[in-house]
Amino acid sequence: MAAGRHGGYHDNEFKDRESDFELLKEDFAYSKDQYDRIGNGNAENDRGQVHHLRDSARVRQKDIKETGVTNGGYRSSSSRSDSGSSGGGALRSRRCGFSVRATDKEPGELSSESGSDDAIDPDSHAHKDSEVLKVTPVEKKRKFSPVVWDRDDKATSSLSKSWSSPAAAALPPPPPLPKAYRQSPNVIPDGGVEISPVISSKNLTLQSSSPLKGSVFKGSVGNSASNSPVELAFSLEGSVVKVSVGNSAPESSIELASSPVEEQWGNDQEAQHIEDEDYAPMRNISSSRWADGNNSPVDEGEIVEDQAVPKRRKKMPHMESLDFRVRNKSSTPDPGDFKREGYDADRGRSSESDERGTCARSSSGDDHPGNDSRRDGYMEIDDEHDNNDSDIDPEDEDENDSHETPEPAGPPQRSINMLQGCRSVDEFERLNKIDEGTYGVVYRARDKKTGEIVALKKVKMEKEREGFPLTSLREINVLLSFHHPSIVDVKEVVVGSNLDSIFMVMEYMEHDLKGLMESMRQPFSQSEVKCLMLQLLEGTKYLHDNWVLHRDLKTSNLLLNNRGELKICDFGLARQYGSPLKPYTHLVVTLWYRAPELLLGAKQYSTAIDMWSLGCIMAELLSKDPLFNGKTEVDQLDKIFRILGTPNETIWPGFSKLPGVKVNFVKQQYNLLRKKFPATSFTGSPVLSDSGFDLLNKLLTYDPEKRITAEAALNHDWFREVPLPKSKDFMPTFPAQHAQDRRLRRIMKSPDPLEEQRRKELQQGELGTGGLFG
Ligand SMILES: Nc1ncnc2c1ncn2[C@@H]1O[C@H](COP(=O)(O)OP(=O)(O)OP(=O)(O)O)[C@@H](O)[C@H]1O
Repeated sequence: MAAGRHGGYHDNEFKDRESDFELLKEDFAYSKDQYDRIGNGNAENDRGQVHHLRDSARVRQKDIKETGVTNGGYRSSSSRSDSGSSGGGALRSRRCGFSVRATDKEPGELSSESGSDDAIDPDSHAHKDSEVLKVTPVEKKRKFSPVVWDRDDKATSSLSKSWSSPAAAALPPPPPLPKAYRQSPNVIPDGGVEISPVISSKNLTLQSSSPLKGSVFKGSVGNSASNSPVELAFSLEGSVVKVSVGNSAPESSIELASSPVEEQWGNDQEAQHIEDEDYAPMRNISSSRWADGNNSPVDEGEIVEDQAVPKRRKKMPHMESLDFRVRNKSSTPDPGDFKREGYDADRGRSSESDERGTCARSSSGDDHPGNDSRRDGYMEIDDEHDNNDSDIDPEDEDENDSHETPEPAGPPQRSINMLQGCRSVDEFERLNKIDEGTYGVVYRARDKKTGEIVALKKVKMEKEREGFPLTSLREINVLLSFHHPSIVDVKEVVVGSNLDSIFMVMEYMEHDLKGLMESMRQPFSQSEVKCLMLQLLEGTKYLHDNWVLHRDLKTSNLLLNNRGELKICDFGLARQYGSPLKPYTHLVVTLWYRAPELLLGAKQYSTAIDMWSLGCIMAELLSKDPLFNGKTEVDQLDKIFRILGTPNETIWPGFSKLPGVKVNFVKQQYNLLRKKFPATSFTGSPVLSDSGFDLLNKLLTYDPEKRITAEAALNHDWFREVPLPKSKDFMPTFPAQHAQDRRLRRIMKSPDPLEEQRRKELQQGELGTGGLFG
């Protein structure tokens, strides 16, 4: 039944859909003043922290998205009770991610099984008179460390400048490392291991390429009598160092107790803040209900036993490589040109945005050629790298390029208690799986302590053999840094007992717009669309003001709760703009919402790509159907051209030079958009006033230079004319769709950018071949 399906919407609220004329724009929960207040944080401190989080990681390009629009029809379920707890309560201080519990580090971790057995020249390291056993790595690698909090680390400190998260300012200084990260006094911080106890009358010298790589080190025994090196193997078993001496040595095996891991990378004062819980035995993720992806119902009484720490832990290639990446980066600074470029571009943009805003108000869509102003802050796609199938994601490389960061327009205030380590995911009770996206599985869960219902997004690591997923790092970075009513709130990051189990704890939202619309009988009304669009624009403006492109705005990434609040989620493709981009990057934005400049292979893009997506979303909210649902990039362009007319040099200067224009597209002279959204309709077509159509037209303007900005769109007359935007309080409510397993509900799918990439990889056998036109 419709009423049931829509949670009372039809009975009570549908009649009022267009009748809320008396509601003022001020009804919205957050005003511009509030915005400004949010934006008045201290940006500087935070920045470094966020940057540490991101740049300390050795990451690889995330494996490819499998699905785009993941929403299906909803399952009716009474879960409004959840809404009360979804972000309604006072938020706890966020906890910073990735501090590692002591139990995450195993005895014997100083060496792992994945190491290299690089040849060692025993002679060169023999010290006749010394009884010191030294292991000096050739490659300096730290033990696994997803986040390098050490502020003195030159690599990270220089890199930290390149991250311009505005929120970074509010973050406190780096937390002390939990004991898991501390090193023995005998462990040289940058990777060398020095073990000094006397172990025999022989002089021993050991060398390894890396203590991280390889539990067995080769070395030599300088026999005082013969001084002939003897083959020697050295391994760390738990807290015991085992030394096996080769054939001729009298001691075939020497056991040497190594010092427990005590010293922190940070300073001693910070170490005092380490909580005891860092030493608590960790539950084993593999035995907890979070370990697998199944959706078995939760047994309330189920107790996950604490498990003794296994003697030898699984190696942690992700974390190992994370830190290695940072170190590599430090040796390749190339900030010069980039710094200037980014800075100038950024500066230019601010002054220009006003200009565009004014222009936008007086112009309509593509009918206004001649705007010569250049949109700054564009991303540059470096063709030279298009065929570079390197291990290192070029985007990630960019991020580590130090460059002057623009002054954020509105640094959010953030309260993060970084002195606390990550909690265990076992402090949450799993209720059901919400959805499984490309980057992670999203669960509905209850905080056992507070009873709060949250969404837990588990970072998918299965395919990540050599690094923490870049997409997840980006998402965690952005979401931990940003705080805005229209951006989903990440409260903290929790970990499983394996460091490759990482969860983002988010406020729970009952719906996403995609799934919701698929379940609705009729589309949102104009006043409701205005309410949603205003919130969406506020969130987008906030991102753009803070130099972040979302790059994957689509209805399934817009969450809605039963308080009428819309929040943008899924920041896996988000990134700072104003920096050059390299391969893959035109494969951003799910196909249906992808801007024509991306589809046509433009080498530069900026905030306008998100604005195009907003145009597609606005149309979809009004009609309940995706506006351009192409199956391939060519089909997508074809669909766009058939509705909006084929662009030309007049309405889009530079169009004819775009690589994709070579393709023989349909020649369609007229813009037929108005037919889809008439002012009045007797056929059930979604109606849109002149003013509303003007906004839609400006969002779907071909020329990205002329496309309306979020700021200008927020000031558009459409939001001031009747029907006025519905207040969030009066937005219809719906049965929570996320209380059910959403896998059953996937109905419509938009080709996903990373899915495309995977397909192309399969077809072409290599990455980064330039998308449609590469
Ligand atoms: N905080 C949340 N509350 C409720 N549901 C959520 C929340 N975050 C995400 N979801 C649901 O999970 C889905 C997938 O989340 P998300 O898009 O973040 O994951 P993803 O792996 O990046 O997915 P995709 O492959 O679609 O990009 C969303 O479409 C939404 O339905």
